Amino acid sequence: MGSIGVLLVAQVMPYLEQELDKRYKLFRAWDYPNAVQLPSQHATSIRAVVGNASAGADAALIEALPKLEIVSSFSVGVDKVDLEKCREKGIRVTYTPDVLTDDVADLAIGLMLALLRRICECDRYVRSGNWKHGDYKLTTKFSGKTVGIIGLGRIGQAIAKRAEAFNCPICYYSRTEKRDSKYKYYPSVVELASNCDILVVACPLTEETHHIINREVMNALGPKGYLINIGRGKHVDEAELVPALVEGRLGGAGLDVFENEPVVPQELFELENVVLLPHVGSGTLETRTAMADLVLGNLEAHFLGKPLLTPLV
Ligand SMILES: O=CC(=O)O
Repeated sequence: MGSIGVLLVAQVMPYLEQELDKRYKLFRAWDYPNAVQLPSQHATSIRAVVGNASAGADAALIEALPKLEIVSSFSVGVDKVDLEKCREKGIRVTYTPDVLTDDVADLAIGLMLALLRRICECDRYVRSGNWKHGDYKLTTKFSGKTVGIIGLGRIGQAIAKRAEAFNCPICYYSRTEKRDSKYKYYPSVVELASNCDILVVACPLTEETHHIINREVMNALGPKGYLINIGRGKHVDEAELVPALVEGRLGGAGLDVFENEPVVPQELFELENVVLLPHVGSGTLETRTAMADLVLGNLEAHFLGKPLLTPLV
């Protein structure tokens, strides 16, 4: 397989990069001024693209690689891959579902606890020596709060299961009601936001879910409501989120993702009612290794003509 060209379009963990380098003729997009204009002898040798949550294969890249057969994403979200174009051209697409579900759901609960119990702020309080001047102020109880989940897929369900262990009533919004779910369904995000304390975004990013958290939803969640985003930054209208938090129209936010990563709105740094993480939902060694093995396994299966392990297209 050493002669098969693979284009890596995003920085990934060293294990994956090294394995790709061992097995294939690896091209790193950052070695070229523009991956869409690779020298033609390279472009025609590339049969696979490996990307992640931040870079994938858009229409221009797909068009620039005439021999492209497969896009294997080191992520569960594939909003950076032009799936339509891939379908049209018969290009296979794989992703990394399931192996990261626990980590992302764990982190969502971690954000809820950190936000309501002000864990990060408490840590800063101790480190700054302020404790010597008095106890930290009282915070907000998490157990028993109503958790509203947007998207009851694998990750949404794993969050629900964990929150249930904290005696949290669960409700959800998704495009269609899940007949086999015991959780309360709301047919709109505004209704869900009006009826929960903590609203969690756990759906894929699509045209329909872009800015699904808008001003109306934030106002419905209200000054005692909390937003958790472990999905994609573009689920939230950040230009509306910042004033909602600053003005206290929204109680707080726990964010693992941002609209323009790694740029985070400066105004958020001043606020105590936010917890800000650098997109680390699946960021454990165990999970990222399992994700890397899926990327490698999918590529191997494809080039050996075997069934893909986790096909999307
Ligand atoms: O954001 C991470 C992923 O989509 O896997």
